Amino acid sequence: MEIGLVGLGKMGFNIAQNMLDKGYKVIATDTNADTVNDIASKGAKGAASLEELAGAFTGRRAVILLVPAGKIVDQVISELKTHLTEGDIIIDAGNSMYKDTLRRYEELKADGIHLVDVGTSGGTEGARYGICAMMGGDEDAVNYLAPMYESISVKDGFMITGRAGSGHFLKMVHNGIEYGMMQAIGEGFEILDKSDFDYDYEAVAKVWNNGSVIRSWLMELMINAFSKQPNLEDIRGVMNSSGEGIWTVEAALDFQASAPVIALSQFMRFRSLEDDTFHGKVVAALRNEFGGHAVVKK
Ligand SMILES: O=C(O)[C@H](O)[C@@H](O)[C@H](O)[C@H](O)COP(=O)(O)O
Repeated sequence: MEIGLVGLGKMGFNIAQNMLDKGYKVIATDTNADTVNDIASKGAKGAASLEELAGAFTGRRAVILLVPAGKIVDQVISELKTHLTEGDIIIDAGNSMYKDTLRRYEELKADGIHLVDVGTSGGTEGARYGICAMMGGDEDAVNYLAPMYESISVKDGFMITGRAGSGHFLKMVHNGIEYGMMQAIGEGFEILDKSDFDYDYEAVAKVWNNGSVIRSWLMELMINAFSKQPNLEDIRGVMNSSGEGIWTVEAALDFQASAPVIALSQFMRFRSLEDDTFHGKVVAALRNEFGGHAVVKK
């Protein structure tokens, strides 16, 4: 089976290697010619453009996109589709917003091209040795891709989720859960850190990861992080976010689902980007006005 890949970043490069390991013919392109040469040296066919990539197939074209969510996905699709024919498949394996996916699905359907959405999880290590994949789309296209995707996923880490959009929707909710879990872990360590007890955080993460209710991959990653820096002394508590948490909260609002933990974990990410806040000033000023409570001056 031939499989195209657009985007050889951290995830794309590793997924390409994973597919090569499983014996698939990978045709790959990226705007960075060096990474194209790198993957070609590992056995893929490098392509200098989307046209060259599409032209290198001998049969049905299935092309995975692993490019940043948003406008770039639209740009790649609008060029790529001019080189595809009816029945071909575009697989958006990035973290696209599911409503964008539904729109793109309809647009491509008009040209007879299938859009399959795959929520891809497991980080860069997973991409290389076994991902978790959540795939939505037309039955014919999904069935064509399923054996390949199953082979690059961990055991039981591949799911056909239903109609188009359902893969990205499921991945979005997964990320919302991820936000909440990470926030709870962070808060737990914050309480330990503020307490009068003197804990070795690596040892704490280790004991919690063995037999406890909260054992998990995230806790395993905490052990790794604390083993490198016992108090995370070189890291500032700035928690960036790529948008999936916001979309999960928007979906909760759309469907009137109660999701306070996920919502608050997204707000905490915003809060972490600011050294001081206007709302903090407002509350401090109000306390001062009604109760004469001291304010902390700049
Ligand atoms: O399942 C995964 O492998 C992760 O969820 C991953 O896809 C995540 O989207 C990024 O690591 C950044 O996420 P944020 O920038 O939103 O924290």
